[in-house]
Amino acid sequence: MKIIKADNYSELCRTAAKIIIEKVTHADKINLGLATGSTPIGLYCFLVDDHLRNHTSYHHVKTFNLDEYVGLHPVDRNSYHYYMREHLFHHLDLLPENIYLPNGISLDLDAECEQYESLIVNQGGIELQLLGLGRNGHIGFNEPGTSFQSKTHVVALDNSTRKANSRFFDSIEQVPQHAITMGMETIFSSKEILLLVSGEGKAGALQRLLEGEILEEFPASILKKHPNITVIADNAAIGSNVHRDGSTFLVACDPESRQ
Ligand SMILES: N[C@@H]1[C@@H](O)[C@H](O)[C@@H](COP(=O)(O)O)O[C@@H]1O
Repeated sequence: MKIIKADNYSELCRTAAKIIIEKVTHADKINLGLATGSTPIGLYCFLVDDHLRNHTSYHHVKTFNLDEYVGLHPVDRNSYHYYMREHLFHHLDLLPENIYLPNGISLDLDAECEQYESLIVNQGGIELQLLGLGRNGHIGFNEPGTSFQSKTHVVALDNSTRKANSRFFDSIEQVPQHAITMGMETIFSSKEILLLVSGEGKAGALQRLLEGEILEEFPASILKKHPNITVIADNAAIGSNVHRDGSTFLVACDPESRQ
């Protein structure tokens, strides 16, 4: 596990953007796994900005989102379809047929999950999966206790997750009770993972990830076993808690990424 320490949120986003842009620029075709939440918003801004300035093309990119709320229509302002359109898709030259998210309003959610899982496999798997970190260690919407062998599935959201995400809704009652999420195994199967952790509120979760045991009670812990994972964390999230150990080393951001 490689950890890149960023001075602040902006630097974190710039560093992540640089990694993604490099991959997109050098690949003939590439499948990106994308995430929602507050953390990637700045990164998406950098990608859009780069697309406008440098004309980085996304014609050859396919995107697969981690999750979607059950019951929210794609045009609902709180759906992840809407979020992705607003923050990213609408601003890039991605081909609409290359954009995939789970369908949270499917009449057969189990079939939807199976199809989404097969879709990812049939499209050759995910090259680079972007992740945020829930305060309880969730990744995607895989809540504590989710099997490390899980594939795309429907989850009942933790109250703490609904509370955390209620900031995007008018009230907590409006936050859906369920979501579709890529499973732990789906995520782990990505060739490369980029985990973004920002803010003081995530310091506890980051510390547990780096120093705690690998347990299903803390889903993100399995990422320590992934052969190609980079964590980009800002100072606020790192705090004074991170120690070096055999598998973890802290590196400063590439100075070029500050430009
Ligand atoms: N389903 C999303 C996750 O994919 C995200 O990583 C997490 C953290 O969000 P934030 O970045 O807003 O802290 O929240 C949500 O629950």
